[in-house]
Amino acid sequence: MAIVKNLGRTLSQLLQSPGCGCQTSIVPVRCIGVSPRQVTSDASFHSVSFSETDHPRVLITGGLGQLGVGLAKLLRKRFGRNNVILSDIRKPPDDVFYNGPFIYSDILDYKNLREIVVNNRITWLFHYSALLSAVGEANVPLARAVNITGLHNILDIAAEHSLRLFVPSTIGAFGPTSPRNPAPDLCIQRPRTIYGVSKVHAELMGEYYHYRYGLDFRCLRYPGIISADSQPGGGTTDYAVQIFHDAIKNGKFQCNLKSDTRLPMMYIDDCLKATLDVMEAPAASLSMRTYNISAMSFSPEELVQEVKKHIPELQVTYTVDAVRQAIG
Ligand SMILES: NC(=O)c1ccc[n+]([C@@H]2O[C@H](COP(=O)([O-])OP(=O)(O)OC[C@H]3O[C@@H](n4cnc5c(N)ncnc54)[C@H](O)[C@@H]3O)[C@@H](O)[C@H]2O)c1
Ligand SMILES: C[C@@H](O)[C@H](N)C(=O)O
Repeated sequence: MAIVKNLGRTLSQLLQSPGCGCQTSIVPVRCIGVSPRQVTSDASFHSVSFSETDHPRVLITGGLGQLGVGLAKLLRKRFGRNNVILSDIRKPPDDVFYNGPFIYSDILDYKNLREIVVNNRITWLFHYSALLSAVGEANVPLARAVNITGLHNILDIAAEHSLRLFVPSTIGAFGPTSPRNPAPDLCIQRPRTIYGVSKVHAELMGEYYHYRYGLDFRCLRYPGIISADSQPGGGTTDYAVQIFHDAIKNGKFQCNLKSDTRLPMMYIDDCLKATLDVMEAPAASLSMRTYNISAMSFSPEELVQEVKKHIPELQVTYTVDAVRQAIG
């Protein structure tokens, strides 16, 4: 069974690591300190020479979160260490800093972003910076700034410099009125969190820039991602990672969702492979710009039963967090 295989892989990694630790003629261009304006896309100061046979030059924003370091590792294997730049606003740990290029980049600083893209001849951008669902509800103005204003900066930079742009969306972009089991790629999306709303906005803006300006925008709706060696950044699905750490360290786990809350999940390696696959897919093979991806769904209670097969003495209590439960 997929769930058992994936959980087994996760657990064995944890046990091995005791630290657990459509072509258009115009693109939007911004002048610094001036309102956005339009110029022709063949303006020579923005031309990028990138052929499909070259290795892309990659920038990952928000790269120090749960997913970015793993993505950099995968991309560096494929395209070479120095062709993949991780960026974030946080200080990188030693193992990240000494394993490939890292650069400070605040996605709210448009000029700095442009400098990085130009100076490093970036051709592909993976936009991972975001405030996740629970953190976003705790600070709506910041979530709005990072997830919406930051995205606008990314879209403009990508369109100006003819980048291939990947922006992850999420199961959080669905809402209580969306159809389930399975949710189709195209359906009603009325989420009730700032995170979900910002991700629907990202999907729509990316698709609009694609049709309006020819931006090569690609997007996958990720489920909750399970990883062994990186910590989640404050979402509803975090419990499905935390349980492994707590089970191994303390033999106890306090779950912040109700025991029967079923949510879609995916193992990180599968998520990152899907991300690379969609970025490498020939443009002609994409019938849409935003797709769902899925692997498995389970509830906390089902996960507890699986973990108990490996750690039978695990003690679990349920203390429901109303904010997370409302999102789930
Ligand atoms: N992890 C999941 O389960 C999951 C599921 C669905 C979608 N996603 C999406 O995948 C992407 C990566 O997720 P993650 O789990 O690694 O997130 P995370 O919360 O772990 O990391 C996000 C990173 O963004 C950075 N950031 C915050 N503000 C910034 C700013 N102003 N400028 C630059 N960076 C900034 C943070 O420092 C952090 O390192 C996000 O867009 C998220 O919405 C993740
Ligand atoms: C589902 C996903 O977007 C993230 N892990 C969250 O719960 O916020």
